[in-house]
Amino acid sequence: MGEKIKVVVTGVSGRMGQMLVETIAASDRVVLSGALERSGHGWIGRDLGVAMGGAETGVIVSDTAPAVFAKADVVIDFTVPAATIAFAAAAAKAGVAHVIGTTGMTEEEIAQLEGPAQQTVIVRAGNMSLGVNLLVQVTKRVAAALDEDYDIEIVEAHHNRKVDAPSGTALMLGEAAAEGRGVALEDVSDRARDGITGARERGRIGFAAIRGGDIVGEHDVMFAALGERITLRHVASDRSVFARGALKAALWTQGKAPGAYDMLDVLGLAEQ
Ligand SMILES: NC(=O)c1ccc[n+]([C@@H]2O[C@H](COP(=O)([O-])OP(=O)(O)OC[C@H]3O[C@@H](n4cnc5c(N)ncnc54)[C@H](O)[C@@H]3O)[C@@H](O)[C@H]2O)c1
Ligand SMILES: O=C(O)C1=N[C@H](C(=O)O)CCC1
Repeated sequence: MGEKIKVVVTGVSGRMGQMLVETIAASDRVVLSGALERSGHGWIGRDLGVAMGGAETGVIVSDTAPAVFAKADVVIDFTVPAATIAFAAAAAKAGVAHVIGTTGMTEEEIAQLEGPAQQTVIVRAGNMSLGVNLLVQVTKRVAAALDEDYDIEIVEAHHNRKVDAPSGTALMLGEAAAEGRGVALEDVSDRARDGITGARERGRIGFAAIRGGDIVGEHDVMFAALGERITLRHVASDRSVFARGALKAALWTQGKAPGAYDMLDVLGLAEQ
């Protein structure tokens, strides 16, 4: 086996950050070469293993991306939009690939990744699991097969610490449904309903978000018509499914040409 791929994890104290550290430790193909947290965080300057409550790892948590990226092959980033944009610029400058799981980015923020993607490989997906990416393709096909007699509603549920809605996954599924129907999601999207909303408009794609407890991530795509309803469902019961997907993406980036990619590219599910 060749040399191990050197991976940096950003937001390392977060739910996904810690899950990624564990997933990397269990892999024989990658090694953790650096760990980043936001300036002022209590873990800065500490050994990561000790900060996580275990044995020393020799990786010191830093808040200085350029120095950490200089010694890496790929960055795995599940943080917040502003941090992700800054990491994209730093990763492009350092010539390291960037795997982005961060959700809640605006269209303007996503556009800011275009420059960096000309210089390095960026893989970005609102959900890194194989199951959800398969569901994206199935949703597109079902939406293409059914007409507007079938109302499309996307219902998502997540833990009570999640800060963005609809979830990145719900938006991926909405995009897929809209694409299947041959419409633009921004033209048909109903993001919130409250009060006297009037009857549902034909052809819209509705979103509803539930937040509670420790729900890892659940998504239903409902096609509801007179007399019948089809529901496509994905349930994530463990965050490791996202971390394994991110690691797969990190390995996939090596040797690829600069550009903006998603998990459908990584998993070989993209339609030609
Ligand atoms: N794409 C996927 O498969 C997937 C899966 C799970 C979560 N997510 C997304 O990943 C993101 C993180 O989720 P989480 O549950 O781990 O959140 P979290 O709040 O537990 O972790 C985020 C971490 O980022 C850190 N951070 C913030 N600013 C930073 C900066 N400037 N530099 C370095 N670190 C910084 C925070 O301190 C925190 O530790 C969210 O957007 C979430 O929706 C995506
Ligand atoms: O826990 C989260 O936050 C998740 N975010 C992603 C999303 O917004 O879809 C993926 C599921 C978990």
